[in-house]
Amino acid sequence: MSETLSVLAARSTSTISDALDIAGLAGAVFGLRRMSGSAVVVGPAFTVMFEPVAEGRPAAAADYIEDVPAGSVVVLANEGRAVTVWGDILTSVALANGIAGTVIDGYCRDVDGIRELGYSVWARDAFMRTGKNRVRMRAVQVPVVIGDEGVEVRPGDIVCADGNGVLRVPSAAADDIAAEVVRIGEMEERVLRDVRAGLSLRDARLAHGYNRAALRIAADAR
Ligand SMILES: O=C([O-])CC(=O)C(=O)O
Ligand SMILES: [Mg+2]
Repeated sequence: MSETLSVLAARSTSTISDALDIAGLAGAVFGLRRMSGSAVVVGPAFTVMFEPVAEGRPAAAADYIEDVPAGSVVVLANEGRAVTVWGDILTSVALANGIAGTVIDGYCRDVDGIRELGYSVWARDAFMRTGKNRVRMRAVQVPVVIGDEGVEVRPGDIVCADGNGVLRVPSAAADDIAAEVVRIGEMEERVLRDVRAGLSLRDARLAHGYNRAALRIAADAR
């Protein structure tokens, strides 16, 4: 894992989201939640775009999983359709191939088995009706849009996900965001240390610029 990815993986998506705010970048993916696993997942996106097929027209299950590099996060753009595009079989291959996790704008099934395997999946929810013969793979490694607010994920963008949910860091901004993440994380550690030592939260926030944190770049730029 690169230094930048390690830095992002060491802090929560809360901190990374604040860093995106400071940079004026969108990236928080609204509407997806953790379905399984407990790992913090950070890795480059491998994107898969789905499209519906006409009823009664056969369509093979999407065939891409063996092309996904180890360490990637699979991002399945199924526009929230109420059919599944991930389950325990894909999970077993993903685990064998060292894939970091899976993010679905849609649904996954076999969730009890996936939980037993400890693999990390984020989705709208669990459901059981398969996408086989209902949707088909339209393209891989193309820009996709996921979540209720429409976050674009390009192949190679950094996807970060934990118990809070999923966000995307544009690959070109990843180093700057990682530096900001370190700064915010250290500031919050100082606030926590002081309140644990008995300082009021008001004074600890003032002392460490908690409320000004998001304004720093704007102020510096003046
Ligand atoms: O049809 C699906 O959603 C995929 C599936 O069950 C699996 O990979 O086990
Ligand atoms: Mg299955």
